[in-house]
Amino acid sequence: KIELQHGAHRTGKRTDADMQTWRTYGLGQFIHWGAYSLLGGKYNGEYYNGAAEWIRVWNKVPNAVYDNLYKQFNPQQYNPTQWAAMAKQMGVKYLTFTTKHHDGFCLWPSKTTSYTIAGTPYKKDIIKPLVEAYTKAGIDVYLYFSVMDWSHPDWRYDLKTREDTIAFDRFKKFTKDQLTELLTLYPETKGLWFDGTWDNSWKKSGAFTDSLEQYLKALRPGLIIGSRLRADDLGNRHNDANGLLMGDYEQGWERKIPKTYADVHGNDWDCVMTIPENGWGYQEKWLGHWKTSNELIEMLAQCVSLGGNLVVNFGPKGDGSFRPEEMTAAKDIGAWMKINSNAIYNCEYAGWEKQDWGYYTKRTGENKYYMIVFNVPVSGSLKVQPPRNWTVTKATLLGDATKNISLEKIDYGGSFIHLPKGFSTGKPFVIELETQKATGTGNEQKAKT
Ligand SMILES: C[C@@H]1N[C@@H](C(=O)NCc2ccccc2)[C@H](O)[C@@H]1O
Repeated sequence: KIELQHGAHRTGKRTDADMQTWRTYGLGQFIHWGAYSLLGGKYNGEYYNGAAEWIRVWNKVPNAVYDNLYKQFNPQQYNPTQWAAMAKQMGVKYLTFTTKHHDGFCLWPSKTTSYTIAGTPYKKDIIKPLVEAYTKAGIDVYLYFSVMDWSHPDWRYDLKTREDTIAFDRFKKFTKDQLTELLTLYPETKGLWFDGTWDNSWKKSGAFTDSLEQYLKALRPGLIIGSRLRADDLGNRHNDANGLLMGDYEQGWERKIPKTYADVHGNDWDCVMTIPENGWGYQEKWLGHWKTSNELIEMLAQCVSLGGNLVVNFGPKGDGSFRPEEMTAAKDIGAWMKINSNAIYNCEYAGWEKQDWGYYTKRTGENKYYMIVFNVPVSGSLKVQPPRNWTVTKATLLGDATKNISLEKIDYGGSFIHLPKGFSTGKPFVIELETQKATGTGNEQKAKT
């Protein structure tokens, strides 16, 4: 064990009520919105392959042009009530929203810089009405905040000279002041989602990241902060030098999903996912493959089956409207959740032997299991193999209880679930399983008689 002043201060999961709620979410929405949304990944008629919110660094947009884009930010179609209604219909339980991305443009009227929404034709605070609309719709709000800030003269990628350190100390104070504003202005928010913390300057600031996290949690008891904020004494991020997670949940799953439960290391975690291959801000032309609604539903099932949440990203246009592909995804996922959300909300890792037909989830605190089925075998029979001494006592198809599926017991408490001939819904479906522990191995009976 390596002695650390600024490593993890907790082993194991957080067990308080706020974190227990976070664990029940299953499905979240990410929204990336900012100055980059005005360009949509295009400049002078040319598209750029990289993520649209990084267009400023593709060196094709002069900094002076990019850094003045905000003077055109005037989203007349911005309607946070409508945004919240779309999210509600989709079935999301939490929202993560970009208050400031790497470019430094603040969507709240910060007093720490002039590069804010107050300096735009729109003028008004974007975040307050959004927090109010989502909170009213019963969706918890988390605030995304990029530490890296390309617009700030004191930002440093590394600390090589004394001047670097003096400048970066000013930058740290600026960062703390901005975060204090966010927690003070938006007290209903539940957590902070940090990004842009991978550079050496931050890795060398372990002590500051530790004191900052403690300061923020003192300011807002119960605040939820993932593993992207901290660095330990030696510059390790996410896990400290002893392999312990620094943060309330593992925040490394960006556009990737753990393969097995072992990959999760007993942590809480969520996966943030783009609908196109890459790109978080509005991109006029989606390059490559966009995930279909069924692919997104399968990612949701995968995440919840391994004890995590899936957060699907939306990139509204500069005018505040959503592109049709994103509205379709929200509608399709919402329609699926309307029938099957019992397999997603309040669910956790089941620990049963995975089968080819799909994923298991388990209802927290109950002996109720769910089969989320994506692949029906040619036999039309789905094998279920609970752990020894457990048997399946009932199987019900969610949403269509009329479809008579039959349960056949096989060896060691296993079962086959036979689907009706020619059964197909053309989309993933869920079977709810009731289970009970076998009373004994049967030897007791022999002894009694
Ligand atoms: C949530 C996303 N994070 C930003 C990003 O730069 N990701 C790329 C990245 C991911 C992991 C380590 C370094 C860099 C993207 O712009 C999005 O905001």
